[in-house]
Amino acid sequence: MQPSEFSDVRYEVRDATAWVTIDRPERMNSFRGRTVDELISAFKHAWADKEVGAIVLTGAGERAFCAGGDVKERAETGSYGPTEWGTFEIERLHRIIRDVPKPVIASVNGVAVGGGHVLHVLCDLTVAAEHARFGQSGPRVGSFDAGFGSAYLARVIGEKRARQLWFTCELIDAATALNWGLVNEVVPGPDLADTTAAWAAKINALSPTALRFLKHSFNADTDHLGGLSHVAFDGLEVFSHTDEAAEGARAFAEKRAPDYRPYR
Ligand SMILES: CC(C)(COP(=O)(O)OP(=O)(O)OC[C@H]1O[C@@H](n2cnc3c(N)ncnc32)[C@H](O)[C@@H]1OP(=O)(O)O)[C@@H](O)C(=O)NCCC(=O)NCCSC(=O)c1cc(O)c2ccccc2c1O
Repeated sequence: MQPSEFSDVRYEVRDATAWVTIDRPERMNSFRGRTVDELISAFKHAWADKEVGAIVLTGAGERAFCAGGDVKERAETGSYGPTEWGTFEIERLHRIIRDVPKPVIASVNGVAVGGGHVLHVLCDLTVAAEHARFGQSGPRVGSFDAGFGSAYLARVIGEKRARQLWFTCELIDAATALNWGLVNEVVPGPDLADTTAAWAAKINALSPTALRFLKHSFNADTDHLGGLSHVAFDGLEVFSHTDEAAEGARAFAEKRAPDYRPYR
């Protein structure tokens, strides 16, 4: 798929940096199947382009980086909608963010929650706006990421804090995220794009071969979590067809608290 065909994602190359922007602000930049397909294609373009050194992942507008899966679509249709190959390729997106041999910077311009939080965790670096908020929401809306989304998160911020995010579904602010080592820098919202570009410029001045080896070396220690991720998404596929999962998505769409009592 060519970037000119994208509807949910913008792809631009400026100053040797590929900017990949999730462009669904009316849905808090949540992703549906098509969004995931386009993100994968954008990362492939950035991977193949010899002019590109660093890659930035961000969201359109100032409210959201990414609110995870499109829960309204899931409540309405029972899935995340049509895709190029008929399969929801979120695991492939996780892999390509890790595997692309160029540093990926999450530029978190608002809330990063659910599967959107997992995307920034998987990026090599995160620069955040002061108003950004971070957290997991799956257990509230009938979902979970028991692969990289839990185990790798625990590597980044520690077991207690990772369990806190998943077991309370409460969001933390940017200052706390910095304190926890979940992000690399926090800046005022209006400075976010320029600060992110400055991080990318530093990367673009360095040896791409050295960076490629280093990224893959960092990854090697946690790559076995890819196996855990397969099992976790197999389980999620089964779980997503249950009444318990449907209750979570329905409750979100109906703006009420979910009633999980029948499933204890
Ligand atoms: C994101 C929020 C914390 C923002 O709260 P805030 O109070 O600032 O704003 P609103 O709640 O009023 O939201 C504004 C507007 O946006 C709509 N919206 C928000 N999030 C979503 C969403 N994810 N999908 C669709 N629409 C969304 C919201 O309804 C409002 O619309 P109005 O029409 O009413 O104006 C807060 O909104 C929030 O907590 N959102 C839900 C976050 C969430 O639960 N995300 C999904 C988690 S599950 C997931 O991400 C997931 C990931 C995967 O990788 C999977 C893989 C395989 C299967 C399943 C997966 C999966 O489920």
